[in-house]
Amino acid sequence: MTAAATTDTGFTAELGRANAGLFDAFYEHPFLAGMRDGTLAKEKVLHYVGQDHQYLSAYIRCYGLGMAMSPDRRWMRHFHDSAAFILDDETHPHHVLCDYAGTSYEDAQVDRLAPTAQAYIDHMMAAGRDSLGVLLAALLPCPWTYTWAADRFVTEERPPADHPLLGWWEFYATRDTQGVTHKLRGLLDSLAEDAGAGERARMARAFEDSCHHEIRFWQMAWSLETWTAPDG
Ligand SMILES: Cc1ncc(CO)c(N)n1
Repeated sequence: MTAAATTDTGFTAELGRANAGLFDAFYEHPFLAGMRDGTLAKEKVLHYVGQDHQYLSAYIRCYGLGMAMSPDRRWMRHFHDSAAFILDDETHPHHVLCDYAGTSYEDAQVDRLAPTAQAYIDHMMAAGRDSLGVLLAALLPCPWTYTWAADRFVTEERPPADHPLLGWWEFYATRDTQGVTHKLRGLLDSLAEDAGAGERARMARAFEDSCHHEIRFWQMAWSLETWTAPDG
């Protein structure tokens, strides 16, 4: 299952095809493989939850940047609804992970970003000082990689009802969450149609970089990354 079929048209379909290798690397990363077979170490899961809570807060701030650049109320509605989705609904998958790890959501919180999470956030924020199109391009891999991976896993492997992380997978596979990706792709496709070649190139770069950041985010949690200097 690829992120964009060869027959799909539009700017984001091109991005999906151009970055198919990164989507696969995202799917194959040992962190996500451990989420699939339910063997992922609890400390890695908790590292992820602490960082991801902060990451999603930054993502909401990026919607605030988008709100400030919104040309009309249709766009404002989009950022408003999307921020509400993260605030109200996307805490659910974090709770699933905390239950798996046997910890409360409160206890999973951290007050310091790890280098990789910080880098991803800085990348998104910088995109928000370029243009609405570049911002959306930097924001799209976040929902797209997760909803694509969840759809693929649930469709191909049909996890059993007693899978310990089923609630996490189902959240990202559900129609509502798939709709987040769909909506964002449609908005970015329409912006790309009106953008010049230079801006489209910056959009493509911002998208690709975010795909890399997504893979690195798994690696951050997998390696329990901190700011500690190497020995020696
Ligand atoms: C780092 C990261 N990427 C994507 C998602 C999906 O929203 C998430 N929660 N965290």
